[in-house]
Amino acid sequence: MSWDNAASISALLTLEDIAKAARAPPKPDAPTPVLALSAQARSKGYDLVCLPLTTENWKKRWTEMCLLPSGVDLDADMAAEKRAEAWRAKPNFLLDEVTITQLEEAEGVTALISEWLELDAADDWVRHDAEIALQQELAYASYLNIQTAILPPPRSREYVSSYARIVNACLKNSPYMHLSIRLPIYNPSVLENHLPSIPSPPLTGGLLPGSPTPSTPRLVIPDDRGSEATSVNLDATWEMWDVIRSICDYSTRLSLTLDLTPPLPVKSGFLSKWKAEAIRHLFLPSSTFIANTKGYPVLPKGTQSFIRESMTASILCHRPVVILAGANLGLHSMGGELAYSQYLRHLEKTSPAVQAAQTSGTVENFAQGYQDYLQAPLQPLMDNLQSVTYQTFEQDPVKYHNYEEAIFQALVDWPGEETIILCVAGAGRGPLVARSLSAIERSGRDAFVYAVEKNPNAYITLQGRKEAEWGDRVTLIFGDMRFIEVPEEADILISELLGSFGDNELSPECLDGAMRFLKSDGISIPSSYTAHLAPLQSSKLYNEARAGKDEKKRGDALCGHVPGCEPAFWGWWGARMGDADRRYKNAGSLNIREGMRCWTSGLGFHSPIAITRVRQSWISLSRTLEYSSDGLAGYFEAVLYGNIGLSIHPHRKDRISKDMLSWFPLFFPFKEPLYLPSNSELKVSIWRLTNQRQVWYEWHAEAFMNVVGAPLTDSDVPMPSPRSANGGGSLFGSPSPARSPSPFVDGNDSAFERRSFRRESVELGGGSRLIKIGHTSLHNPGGRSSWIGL
Ligand SMILES: C[S@@+](CC[C@H](N)C(=O)[O-])C[C@H]1O[C@@H](n2cnc3c(N)ncnc32)[C@H](O)[C@@H]1O
Repeated sequence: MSWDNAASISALLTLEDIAKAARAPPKPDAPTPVLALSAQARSKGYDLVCLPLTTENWKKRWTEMCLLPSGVDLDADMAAEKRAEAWRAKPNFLLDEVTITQLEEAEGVTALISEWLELDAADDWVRHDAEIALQQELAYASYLNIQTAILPPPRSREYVSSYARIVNACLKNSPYMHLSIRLPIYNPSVLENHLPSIPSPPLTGGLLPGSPTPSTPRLVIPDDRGSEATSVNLDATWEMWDVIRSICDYSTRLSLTLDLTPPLPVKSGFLSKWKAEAIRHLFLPSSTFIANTKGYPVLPKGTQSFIRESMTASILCHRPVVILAGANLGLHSMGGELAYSQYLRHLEKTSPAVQAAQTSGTVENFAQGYQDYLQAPLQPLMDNLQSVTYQTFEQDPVKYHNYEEAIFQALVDWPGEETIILCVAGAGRGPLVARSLSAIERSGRDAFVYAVEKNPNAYITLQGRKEAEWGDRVTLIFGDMRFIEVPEEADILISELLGSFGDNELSPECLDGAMRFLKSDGISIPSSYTAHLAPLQSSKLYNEARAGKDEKKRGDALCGHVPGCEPAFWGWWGARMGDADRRYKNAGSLNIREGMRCWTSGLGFHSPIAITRVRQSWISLSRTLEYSSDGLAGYFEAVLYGNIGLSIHPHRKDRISKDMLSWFPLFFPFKEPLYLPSNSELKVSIWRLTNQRQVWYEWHAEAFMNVVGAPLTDSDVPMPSPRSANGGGSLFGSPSPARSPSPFVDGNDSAFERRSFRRESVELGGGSRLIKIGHTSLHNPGGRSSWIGL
């Protein structure tokens, strides 16, 4: 996907538009009202149209059959009930009850399902009949080959599970259709008093003739939470969505149509959780636009930035379609109907993310079309990488630059006048050897390079480069650094064996072997690296991981999974892209939340490496906003030398290695998303485990709620403290000397503190206690889904 594909804009056609078009004389090339309106919309630059599938006649018939027993005229009531029974047995429309009757009319159409259907009505019969009517509409839409239908919003928090069950049944019954749930981004009534006054469409009914746009849904949310009501209600629509998608088992055919009718706050944490959701449409009525000083329609600031960010999401493959409603109503004095879509195109063009994507050399440009796809991580030790994979690595302009700077600094700092011995361990096709030679030249030091590589194929490339470029300045050694002999000990050992989670490409194991040929006072580049974890919300990645599970069922081979065992889905994923595409993927629609340092590996740098066989870390993360965690994002930072480093930490990467392309986060999925209410904490346990042949991670998470005044229970059993569990924050069993101090690696993420948890709850002081509310199972036990071969 590239930015040549601008975001799509769809025109909303109302029943009134259709009725008006029906009154005009038919044109030979567009003989029906819908065909005429679609042609008109295309000529005005719209990509798609969105229109209601049923007419007022259907609403009238359904209402009379299913809702309106008079209680006065019993015969009439009996007759209505008979008609209803006949309809329930054989649901059908009459010709004048639908807007589209021909296949040609349905081309490029998104269907709006009757807005008046109450799938979450309190009355069982109304719900029952609404379900039949919905299935009937979807079956008709399917008949017309319509791909996407937008469902009326849920209106009641109390009955949202009924709504969700019905949607789930529809997904099963319409296996080729995509269903999109229309929801306001928040319940507008809760902020009513604080909103600027703008003209807004009527909020009373459905898509009635004469009403300019479908009304913005309002939700009925029981409010028994006193002063917290506002923030609770702001989250309530998301909470409803969370219930719906979980009951629908996170179907990839279920998405959101976010209604942006109420103006959005400029800054608010509650907006961010929507960014990670599968938003297929943004519903935007012309009444949400305000007039600028010249009278042209523009959007309020908060809505503007949300739309811009959604355009970013379109880089990340969600590609929401903006549905413009009521652009033909003339609400603004200047610009006419086209002003609204032109303004949206302008917002897109001037979005910083879009501009970055259009600028070559940026991560955004490099990563286009690769975002949010899961790849099995590389196994550079067990496998021999292909030349094309090395070629992809070598396109990274930042990694090699930073390595050269680190080598240069180390050479400059190296004491004495003797020849300095460098060793590149894991040389690949030789870019770090070339960078070493360049650093040697710049430093004016007398130095010599050994290059070690175990990949016999890459070793051929190395021999070619030695002959053509490097000559006597380099000696090549073929073999595994854990076992080979090097003629002399190195002063500076250079390696790039890093994975997205730091140690997931077995750098510790390899370098443990290589330390034999590093002088005791030698320098290792990198000198240390740190693994970080953060809870992650991303419906796209979660669904991808589930698709991985299905692939397993189809018998596809997935890197690192053992046939016949647990689905590969439950293993970890992501990191670098696959063989040909080892490309960076930034946080993007991974809604990476706060993060926590997991463990640090110190390498050489005046102290020998040691490897604990088991690395274990407990981390805890406080949450102020409610959300649901789909898994964990793993990422790393490395100190190369001094204050030169590499980082994919979402908050610090730009300061340390901006535009580095080589790595993107690792994804440790949860089998089921873990719901975290506001004011809760997530505790993650992660282990790095190893046997003679393999290394693997196991992970487990628990959710705790912070409750004031909860009594102490018998089950308050102390857990081992994080300090003792992971060797005092060091990976190396014994207390480690202060290694490689770094301004950016060694600090804990300040916003989060480690806690000593108890099994079920922990006392927090001030009468506050953490009460356990949920947990995941243990993932990847024994490395049965994913492992890395030694
Ligand atoms: C991630 S690549 C880096 C290649 C190159 N240094 C670069 O930065 O483009 C790691 C390289 O280390 C090699 N390697 C991994 N483990 C090794 C080992 N135990 N002994 C020797 N080479 C190893 C791999 O074959 C691969 O060529």
